[in-house]
Amino acid sequence: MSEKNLERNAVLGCIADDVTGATDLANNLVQGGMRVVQVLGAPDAKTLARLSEADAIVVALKTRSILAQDAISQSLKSLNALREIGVARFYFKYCSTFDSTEHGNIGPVSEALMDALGVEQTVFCPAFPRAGRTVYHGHLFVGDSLLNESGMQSHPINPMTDANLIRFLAKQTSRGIGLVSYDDIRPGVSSVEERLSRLRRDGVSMVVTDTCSDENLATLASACASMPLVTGGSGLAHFLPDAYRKCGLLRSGTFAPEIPSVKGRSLIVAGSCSKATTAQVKYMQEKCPCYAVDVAAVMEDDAAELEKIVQWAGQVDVSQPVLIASSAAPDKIAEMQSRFGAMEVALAIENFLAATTVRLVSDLGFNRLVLAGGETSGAIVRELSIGALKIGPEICTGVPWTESLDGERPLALVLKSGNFGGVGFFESALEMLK
Ligand SMILES: Nc1ncnc2c1ncn2[C@@H]1O[C@H](COP(=O)(O)OP(=O)(O)O)[C@@H](O)[C@H]1O
Ligand SMILES: O=C(O)[C@@H](O)C(=O)COP(=O)(O)O
Repeated sequence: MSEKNLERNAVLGCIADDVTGATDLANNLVQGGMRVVQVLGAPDAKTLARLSEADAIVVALKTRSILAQDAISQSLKSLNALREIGVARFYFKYCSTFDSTEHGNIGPVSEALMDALGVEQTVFCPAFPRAGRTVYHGHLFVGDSLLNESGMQSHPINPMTDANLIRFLAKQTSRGIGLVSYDDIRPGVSSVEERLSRLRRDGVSMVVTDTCSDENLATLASACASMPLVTGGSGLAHFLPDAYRKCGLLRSGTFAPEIPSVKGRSLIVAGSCSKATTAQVKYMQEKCPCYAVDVAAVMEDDAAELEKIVQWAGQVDVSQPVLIASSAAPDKIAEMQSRFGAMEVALAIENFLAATTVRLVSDLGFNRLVLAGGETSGAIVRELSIGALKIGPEICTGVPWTESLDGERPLALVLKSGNFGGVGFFESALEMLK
């Protein structure tokens, strides 16, 4: 490929099924040395053409928990726009905890992308060892727990009750599923390539990959560098740039991501009920004014609850961050879900937190936003009408600062996966802006 082409086209087009997953992916690509722009919502080719200086474009959708057919249609729209501007390699990003149900959407979306691209085979690699996610004998671990014993079995929307990825993926697709085992990956790149081609000859098109370390991910990235489509968490993305560089697809060079220069008021909004976020909320309650959202009040009269929060936040000293959280323990979640319906509560809270954030930004001038939870963050950035994000430095594994690229007033944003970060995450994130 000529240097001219290297200058012009993004090498990699990514489609992420949620917005926190997208920033996690973008962060890993940046660390691998790519210049990355994140776009929010299914874009058209005209919008993407303006981003031609990026090495990778990450499209952040909110398709993890919607109907499979809708997820497919938004993913294909994004794929087509990326292809139209000349992108030839693609990454479908889902959660490192494989968040999905028996109906999808990981299997159906992967299948649709494979069909559209005419590819025979792709890999499924949720592993992200730096964040404690590993795959061994086809089973997904979070730290030293199997996925279904990690807390993810109590997720409000997609409780993960089976750690066996081959068995679970088989429920979402009729394609042949196989495994690149630890014994295949340990010897190195040619062993993986041989295993993949043997599986291909046997008609296996979806291949789960055992990956227990960064070394395994680097091996897999090299073995997949020529694949038009890979799928996974963000771990693999850290190593793909180097693999692309080695085969002449990507220019060399590095750049340092910049911290957002936004000065102003800080707002933390948590809609995740994960173990990590619940602990982060508890820690931060001791450090700054906190409003615990009354879920029953939201279900009964959301406008009144919103006004209550705006009044309350208006009285807080402007030098202090403000925390608004709906996070609750599994028994409280179950109680609300049985009273109002699981999806009804989830969507009502997402919409409520989004509307509340928009009011606080527009009326009270909050412009440094730390958002916790994938669905939650997705609903909020959509309501804020943010079109694209510049990726800044990493706060903790998988979570960077970002800055909005459009709108009159730039916003500094953290879109944190519910599961990520240590107990003092919110405090450390805001410290970085000082
Ligand atoms: N108290 C609550 N009861 C029931 N559901 C809740 C509660 N608080 C938040 N939710 C919902 O739980 C879901 C959490 O998902 P998400 O924001 O993606 O977090 P995570 O990143 O942990 O998956 C959202 O749909 C949110 O609206
Ligand atoms: O891969 C991951 O774990 C994250 O990037 C991710 O997808 C986050 O999703 P949420 O936990 O729903 O925020």
